[in-house]
Amino acid sequence: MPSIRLPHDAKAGPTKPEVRAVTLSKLGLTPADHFVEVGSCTGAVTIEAARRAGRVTALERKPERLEVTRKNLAANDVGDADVELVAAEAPEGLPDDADALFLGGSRNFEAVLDHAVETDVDRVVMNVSRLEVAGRAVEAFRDRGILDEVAQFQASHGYELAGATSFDSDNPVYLVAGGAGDDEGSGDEDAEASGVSDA
Ligand SMILES: C[S@@+](CC[C@H](N)C(=O)[O-])C[C@H]1O[C@@H](n2cnc3c(N)ncnc32)[C@H](O)[C@@H]1O
Repeated sequence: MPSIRLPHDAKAGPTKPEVRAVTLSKLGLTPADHFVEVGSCTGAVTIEAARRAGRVTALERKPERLEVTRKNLAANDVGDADVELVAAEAPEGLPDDADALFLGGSRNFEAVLDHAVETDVDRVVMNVSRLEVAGRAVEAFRDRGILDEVAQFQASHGYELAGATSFDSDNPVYLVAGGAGDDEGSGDEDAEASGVSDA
């Protein structure tokens, strides 16, 4: 059973349920958190985050996709009072008091990470599907001393084939995670411990 409904579609989304589950577990959202999403698109992550975080701000650079976010939020009984929708291309429009930041869109991601460092965002997670962007993202997190973890994962879905079960696989996703607000949880030593050292 899907945990959310997405009756309205947009070209670039949605983030798949299995990827959302891992992403949200890394973000560790609580009612005390202000969660900010860059690139809300279908709103799939926004909806799940709104069920966990006390405050949610969702940015989307394409107005028609922000409208899809708005409609899917409404379809899941998430109202305007629960989520602030911002039509902007980050870093423009980013608030200064986020506790957790998710980059589902990668435009200007270095500047978005600079803002996260400047404003001490406690948890930062970025999802990337393209290999070259993933490499640049890992370097950008490491250069800013906020890299804790890199994971690559891929879900496969079973379907019936000749009375047995075969699988269709989704595209692999790279997840880059860290945090600017916690000195103990970032930096090269922790990166090495997480198995992401260059050595
Ligand atoms: C892969 S989609 C995100 C999918 C979304 N998490 C979902 O579940 O539907 C990336 C989205 O990020 C948006 N985007 C990319 N860079 C952005 C930026 N710097 N600021 C705001 N939106 C951005 C794109 O327009 C696109 O809609």
